[in-house]
Amino acid sequence: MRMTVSHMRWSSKLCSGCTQCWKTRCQAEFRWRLQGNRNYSFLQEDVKSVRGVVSPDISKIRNIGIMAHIDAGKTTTTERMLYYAGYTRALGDVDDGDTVTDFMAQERERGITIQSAAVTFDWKGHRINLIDTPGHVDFTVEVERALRVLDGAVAVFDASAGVEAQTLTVWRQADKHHIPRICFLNKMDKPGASFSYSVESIKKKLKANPMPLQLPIGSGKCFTGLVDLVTNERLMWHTNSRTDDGRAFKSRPISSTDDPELHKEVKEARSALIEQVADLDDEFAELVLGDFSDNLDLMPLEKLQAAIRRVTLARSAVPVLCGSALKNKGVQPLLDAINTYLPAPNETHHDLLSCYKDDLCALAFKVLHDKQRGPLVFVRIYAGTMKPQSAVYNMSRNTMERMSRLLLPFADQHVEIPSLTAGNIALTVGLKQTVTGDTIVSSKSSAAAAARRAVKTHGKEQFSGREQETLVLVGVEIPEPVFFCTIEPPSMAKLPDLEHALTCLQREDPSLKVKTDPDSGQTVLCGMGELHIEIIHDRIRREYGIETHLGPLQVAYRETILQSVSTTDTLDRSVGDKRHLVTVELGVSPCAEGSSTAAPAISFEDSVEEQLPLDVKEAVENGIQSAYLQGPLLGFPVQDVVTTVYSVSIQPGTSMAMVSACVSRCMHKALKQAGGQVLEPLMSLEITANEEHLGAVLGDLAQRRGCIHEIQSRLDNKVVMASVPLAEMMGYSTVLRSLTSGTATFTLELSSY
Ligand SMILES: Nc1nc2c(ncn2[C@@H]2O[C@H](COP(=O)(O)OP(=O)(O)OP(=O)(O)O)[C@@H](O)[C@H]2O)c(=O)[nH]1
Repeated sequence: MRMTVSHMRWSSKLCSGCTQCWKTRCQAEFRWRLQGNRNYSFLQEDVKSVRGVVSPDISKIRNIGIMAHIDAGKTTTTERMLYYAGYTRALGDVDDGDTVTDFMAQERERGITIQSAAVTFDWKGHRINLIDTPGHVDFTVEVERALRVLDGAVAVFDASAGVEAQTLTVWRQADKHHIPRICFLNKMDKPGASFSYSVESIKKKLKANPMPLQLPIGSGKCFTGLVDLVTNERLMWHTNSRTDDGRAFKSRPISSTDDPELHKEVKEARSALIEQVADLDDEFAELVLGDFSDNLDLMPLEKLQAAIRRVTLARSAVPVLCGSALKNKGVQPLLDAINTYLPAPNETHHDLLSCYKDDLCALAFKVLHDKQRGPLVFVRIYAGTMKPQSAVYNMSRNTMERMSRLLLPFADQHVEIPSLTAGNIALTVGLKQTVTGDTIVSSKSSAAAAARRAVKTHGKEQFSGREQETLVLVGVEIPEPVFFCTIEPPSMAKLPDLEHALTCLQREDPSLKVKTDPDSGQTVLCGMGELHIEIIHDRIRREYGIETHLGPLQVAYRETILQSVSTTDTLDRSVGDKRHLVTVELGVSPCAEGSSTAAPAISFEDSVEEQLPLDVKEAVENGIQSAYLQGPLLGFPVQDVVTTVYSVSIQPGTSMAMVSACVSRCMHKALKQAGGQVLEPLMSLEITANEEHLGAVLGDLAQRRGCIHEIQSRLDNKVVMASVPLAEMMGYSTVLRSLTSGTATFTLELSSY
């Protein structure tokens, strides 16, 4: 059991034996105490009560992510949710470093989320599986992984800033996965917070259709509550939030005795909401124009809620709510909205799943390493039931694995369960080979049965002999790293330990790549940014006890070509008494302008495509792909190049490895002849600074080969949008801090090469 300083500190806040403590972070403390007393009975009783609620009805499950720009308040909002749902006994605070979901030491020290954490809790008869994702761009892959398995999301905004750079990125990611959302305008207590400004920025910058379901009462220091436009009620919290936990609040219907200005504002906003919903939903429009046209106030609450739900699920508009997580206001209505408006797992359409019927089908979306239990794999179950002590088949790796235990995740605490059904998120122990993005089913024969059903339903032509691969759930897109540096152990004796640590960390974090420099033989770490590499370095020290030395951080360049070239190559080799003979002819050409692609673009001449057997085609593709990995100039990956295969002739008996080797050699020759060019990563940079420091920031950007695209005003601040070569951005956070006395913030994201 892990005991941290924070765990120790919580002890003062513990109750001495309430039945809810199994759910809380106090559980760790509790178990520790009980084990100290050699008395396990209380804990076991508690765990039994969890079993009773293990598999809720699928319509009552909400798999939800919390996503936003860095520091918008995701973790604070999650903490409040856990507290109001009765799963923690004290309010965790990011600034005190005692939150449940940010449980890594680095997260608590830095006050940022690095890994997405899954927590499970119940709210008003619904099971909420919630994932708190990081806001920092270096950890984008965590957001991507989470979004892949979510059915809905809450986008949290800082109401004093509206839409910020990283909000745009996560919003686009959620769009890509067709995820219905709710917006939560947090920090309404901050000076400068503006509900209308934030709603407007959602409309303008995200090109979304915001649907305000609430109005704030006051803002900044005077933010005291909100009006629920759907129920037409006024919700008021205690003004002294320092002593009040916000659990209790008063609600009463809006009436003519209220402040006339507020009354008028609410009336107008509610009419606008009804009109907006009617415009987007025909069924509701009929009610508005028919039965209730005389008096919209008589519209039944359920009808309005059902229409808002349909509109949200269709993603034709996004409900907007507001509050202040830190000051304990507005979080319970947000939880209600998650239950009411976001989809259950059976309301999101997954084409493939009908092929599995009641057989197990799950997607592994995250791996954690636990010193005692080995790899812990987070899975989302899409069909069937998962049980511990059973063998499962990993379709993506074509291997059988044995799962020993099944757990329900509660941040860093896990509760053992006997089985879990479709729609849920679980944590498995025992899967040793599974990595992020793998599809898990019950057996090889169930995979084959699903493939047969798929062919029957969709027709054979859809699958072209690759039925099984097509039935693999779409995995997680991993971006290419932009930074790299060498890493050295303190002595050669520690090298195996370092290799083990890096293997474990890579399984946890697919955006971390490790390779060996072919010239120096040194180990090279490739990551998404300075912070990413710094955190990995720190984790190797803390979690694996190895003091490593990092070389200087370098930029991962790319290579491309300038002209089109065709060439041919023959490989004729005898191995033993077997002769391998291959001749290949291919051409490379630069991508058309505007169609830049990092993935290798490969095409075959029509006649070749028809004649080549599947295994030869795969061998040719492998050869081309391996040539793309190391360009001829400096050995960086090649991109923006299209390869066309004109002919392949093979003597019978030639191995596929020889075919790949010949193709790869021919590619190298072609790329060399085509005249290479090194590409450097260009970053989009967004800096928020006050007017006083703007001149210094712009002057510094000019020296860094920066190109300024736009300067916007955001309330009292200026927002500079620019693009800058990554090589010029090393250590920028320190420079910006000193230029602006620590008042400015920035986000950096790969734009292009
Ligand atoms: N004034 C005010 N501050 C808040 C509120 N919610 C959060 N904060 C503060 O904002 C800072 C960031 O809060 P977090 O909850 O860590 O934000 P986050 O979005 O999880 O941050 P990352 O995970 O690092 O992206 C902390 O200092 C919080 O105390 C709020 O409602 N009002």
